[in-house]
Amino acid sequence: MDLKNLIKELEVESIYGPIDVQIDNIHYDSRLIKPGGLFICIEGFMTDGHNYINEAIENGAVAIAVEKEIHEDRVPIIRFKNTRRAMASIASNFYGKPSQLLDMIGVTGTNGKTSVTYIIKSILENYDRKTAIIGTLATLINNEKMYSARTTPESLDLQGLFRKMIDGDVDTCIMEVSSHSLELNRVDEVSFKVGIFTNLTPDHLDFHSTMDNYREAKKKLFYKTTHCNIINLDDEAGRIIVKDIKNLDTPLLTYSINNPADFVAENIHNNGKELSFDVVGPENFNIKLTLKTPALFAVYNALASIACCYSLGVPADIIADGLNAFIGVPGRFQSIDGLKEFSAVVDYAHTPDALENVLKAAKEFTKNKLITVFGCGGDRDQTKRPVMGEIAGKYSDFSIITSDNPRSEDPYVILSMIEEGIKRTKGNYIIIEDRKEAIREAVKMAEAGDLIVIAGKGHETTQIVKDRVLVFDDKQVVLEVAGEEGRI
Ligand SMILES: CC(=O)N[C@H]1[C@@H](OP(=O)(O)OP(=O)(O)OC[C@H]2O[C@@H](n3ccc(=O)[nH]c3=O)[C@H](O)[C@@H]2O)O[C@H](CO)[C@@H](O)[C@@H]1O[C@H](C)C(=O)N[C@@H](C)C(=O)N[C@H](CCC(=O)O)C(=O)O
Ligand SMILES: Nc1ncnc2c1ncn2[C@@H]1O[C@H](COP(=O)(O)OP(=O)(O)OP(=O)(O)O)[C@@H](O)[C@H]1O
Ligand SMILES: N[C@H](CCC[C@H](N)C(=O)O)C(=O)O
Ligand SMILES: [Mg+2]
Repeated sequence: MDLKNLIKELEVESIYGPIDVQIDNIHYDSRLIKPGGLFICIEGFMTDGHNYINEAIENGAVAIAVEKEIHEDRVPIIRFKNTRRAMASIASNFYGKPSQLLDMIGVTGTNGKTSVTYIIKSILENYDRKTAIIGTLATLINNEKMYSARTTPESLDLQGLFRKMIDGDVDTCIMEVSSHSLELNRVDEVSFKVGIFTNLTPDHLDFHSTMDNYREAKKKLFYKTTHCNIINLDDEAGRIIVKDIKNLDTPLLTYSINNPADFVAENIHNNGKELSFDVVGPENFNIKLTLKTPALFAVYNALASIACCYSLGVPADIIADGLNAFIGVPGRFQSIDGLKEFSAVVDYAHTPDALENVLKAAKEFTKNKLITVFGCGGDRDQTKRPVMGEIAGKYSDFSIITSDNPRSEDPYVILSMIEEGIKRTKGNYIIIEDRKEAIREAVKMAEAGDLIVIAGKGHETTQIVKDRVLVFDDKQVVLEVAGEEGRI
């Protein structure tokens, strides 16, 4: 595509050089540029894309997009106020505005995004929709699974994925919209049909600084929607968002267990293994559900998904069938089969709220002692560490604090921050930095009727230590050590 056409609707600060050049590839990483490429310079948190212009030109860049004053006469330079913002528009133009051709469903909130996207997918697929998913686990387009380092990819990658969906005849894209993505312009130029809010609890405060900023970032999704916004009324931030968006033209559907709302769950029964309840909604909507999990938050994820599918015109019986058949998401309250006498659950709880909910549900489910194995990620919000320690100490009979992706940090510093919190409780604990040995210790100490909860990594298959990415899968490791210890 011609550079002139790519940028024709964009606000430009300045242009140096002729812009009637053909652009064959676009990248924000100089290392990926190929001949005929447009290199977009992004000022990052670790380094600055403007430092790699030489390398991009050596690799074949024929034009550079910048947001700083750059003097360069080898190739045309286009300066924008904000290159992340510009990248979203350029990418959308380059791929033919693909999101306009899809029914886009965006899910935001601290916890539950992945779960809700998979529930919606399972319902819509019984309704002749051809769906794709973008989120933490992977991007799924038809039978192809693509892994991404982030829950919500950069705008350039995202628009490329939408194009792939259109080419694969997908009609509906269900995606997780992280607060980072809303703040860093990754979903600019994406027109969402439906926006869903799950909940807001402390996380990512290293990035957003305050809970108010974090909420405001999430709120941006609901100004990008055309068909329906769906909000959890049992969540304080949800109630604030509802007030703030009340004058928008986009219709609103609310859901709740404890407050009057459009969709309400009633008669909830938890037998420690399954949850059964009724969902009552507009136009005599009334379905009975049984979910194969004891975790109460699953009711909220079901309600959000129901409201979404209802807004898309899916009949109540199809919604109920989809939910009753839903087998869960890998690494979300996933029971490990085949263990002798004791049980184990692997869960992705990596925030204080998620850990508390999971341990509460686990307590319902445990016949004897609850043993928790968990840690906190390095290079991530440090404030959650002592809080998660305190929660583990409060609910568990025994906790084993261990590493969860220490990344560039000293693992023992992270562990001691968690320990600060657990020390405030009466909870018994030990620290075993090596995650495999921590799981082994839990398996060794487990007696008949005990439940081990291994939290924080869920579906993940790696452990990131400094710049090494080691193979590590909680689900496999627990079975492996149980085998070695004669507990299978
Ligand atoms: C805080 C954050 O989101 N950072 C993202 C941001 O990094 P950054 O701006 O700091 O980039 P940088 O590394 O400083 O580099 C600046 C620029 O120079 C370029 N570069 C760099 C080196 C080189 O040789 N040549 C070159 O061109 C880079 O490609 C980049 O465009 O932009 C990078 C690429 O554009 C992202 O990879 C990076 O995500 C990092 C890996 C990350 O961990 N992000 C997490 C926190 C995140 O986004 N999480 C959310 C929420 C998760 C959830 O709760 O679900 C998510 O959506 O995943
Ligand atoms: N509605 C919910 N409310 C509170 N906690 C939840 C909810 N749904 C799931 N959880 C907990 O949060 C964990 C993560 O769930 P899920 O992966 O669905 O969330 P997410 O929002 O996609 O997370 P991420 O931000 O990492 O992408 C689960 O393993 C579970 O412990
Ligand atoms: N999307 C979350 C995942 C955290 C998972 C946990 N295992 C960790 O590494 O901290 C994040 O990037 O903060
Ligand atoms: Mg997710």
